This record gives sequence, structure tokens and C-alpha cells, in this order.
Amino acid sequence: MSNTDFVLAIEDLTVSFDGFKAVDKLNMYIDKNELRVVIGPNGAGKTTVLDLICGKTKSTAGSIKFKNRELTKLSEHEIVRAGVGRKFQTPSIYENLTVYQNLEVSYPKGRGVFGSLFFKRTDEVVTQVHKIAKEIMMEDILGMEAALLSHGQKQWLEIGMLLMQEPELLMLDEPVAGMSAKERDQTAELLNRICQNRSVIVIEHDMEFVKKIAHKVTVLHQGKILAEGPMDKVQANEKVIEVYLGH
Ligand SMILES: Nc1ncnc2c1ncn2[C@@H]1O[C@H](COP(=O)(O)OP(=O)(O)OP(=O)(O)O)[C@@H](O)[C@H]1O
Repeated sequence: MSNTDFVLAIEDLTVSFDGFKAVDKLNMYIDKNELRVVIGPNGAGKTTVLDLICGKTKSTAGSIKFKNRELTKLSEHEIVRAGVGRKFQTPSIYENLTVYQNLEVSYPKGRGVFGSLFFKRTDEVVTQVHKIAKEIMMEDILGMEAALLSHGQKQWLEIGMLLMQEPELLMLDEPVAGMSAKERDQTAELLNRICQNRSVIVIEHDMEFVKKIAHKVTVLHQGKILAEGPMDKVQANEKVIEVYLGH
């Protein structure tokens, strides 16, 4: 397969922090509409890989191609504009705005909170807000102030804010941390829906949740891939049990 067939092609990606290789000659390929979960022990390099893809951390060597475009030389903003969205663990929603307004300000044509709050509500924006609100199960609470949402709903709203920009690759770092069992199930359904027309990379420690969402699992250990494949194969892998799942 040539690189052009993948949404994301990571090759020989390396980053050193004072000589310590947090990511070490990593190769990883993500298909269109694939939901990949990255697991591994603390310090394995999972978050650093997402930081490298979104441009928050600059690589020491190697390449990251998104739809065949090299990302390692682009700024964080350019990477967002290229179609890569990233959600961090702590939600960064506007607590004093409504659900509707949070989605509206995330519409790409707006420029920051003030620019977009005062621009005309074109049909296009309204349609997009309703479409995304439905996807994140918040259609009925569009007028609610974000501060009043549950922890799970805040996480979904932030996913919705990213979806407003229609990213072709969405990356989520521990999306169900702190959620109730019901919210975890609903998040699994949400992710299964949204990967139908985009690729998604999720870092997660909750194996029950991983089973519900992963098309393929990549196990990282010391900045390298220890195993990769369908969940059942990875779970039965002795090396994986030894360094991660057995603990
Ligand atoms: N900016 C940095 N400067 C120095 N060291 C760093 C930096 N970022 C990450 N590291 C180190 O790189 C290693 C990998 O960290 P990373 O956060 O990617 O691991 P992780 O797999 O996401 O772990 P966790 O499951 O605990 O979140 C760790 O040893 C960490 O201390």
C-alpha cells in the first residue's frame, strides 16, 4: 500500500527530550473511517504521539503525512485548518455560553468568541449547529448554559465543538475519564457514529470501553509499538499482558 491510501501515515517518528526518546522510530498508519485506540503503560509515549500529530510538540526526526501532506513543518493552526482536531483531557468549553453558542462560536467562519458571536446566523451555521447537536445528544438542551451540564455532557460538547469544523482526523485523549457507566456507553455509541465519515484516534485505559470502539489497537511501550491489531489478538499477546494488561 502506498502512503496515499492512508489518511495518516507516520514513519520513523522520533522525539527526544534531553536525549530521552519518548517516541522512537514509530511507524503507524491510519485508514479512512478507522477508529484506532492507542493503549500502553504510563509514560509509553501515547500523549506525545498526539502532541506530535497536532504540532504541539516538534519531532526530532521522521514524518507525519496527513492525506499525503507533511505535518511536521506546519504550525498548530495550519494543522487544524488542514483538518486535524484534537481534544485534550480537560474540557475547554465556554461555561457562561449556552450549548448553542458554544457550537456556534466553533463554526470555522467565526473568528474567536467575539467575532463569531456577532456574525449573522446564516442558515448554514444554524443547520450545522443542529446537525452536530443531534450527533452529541444535546438537541434538546441547546439553550442550556454550559456550566450546568454534567461532566459527560461537557466532554460531548467539546467533541461537538471540534466536529463543527468537520475534521477528517479527530484525536481524543481519555475521553471517558470520570464518566459514569451510562455516559461511557453513550460515548462509545457517539464515537462509533462519528467515525463513519472520519478517522479517529483515541488514547484510553478503560479496556471495556476500548472493546466497544476499537477497530484496531496499537500498544505503545517505551516509545515503540509493542503490538498492533484487533483487540482480541492484542489482549492475548503475552508481551502486552506482561507490560500492561496484567497489571
Ligand atoms: N515536554 C516534555 N519534556 C520532557 N519529557 C517529556 C515531555 N513530554 C513527555 N515527556 C516524557 O515522555 C514520556 C512519555 O510521556 P507521555 O505523556 O507521552 O506518556 P503517556 O503514554 O501518554 O502516559 P500516560 O498514560 O501517563 O498519560 C514520559 O516519560 C514523559 O515524562
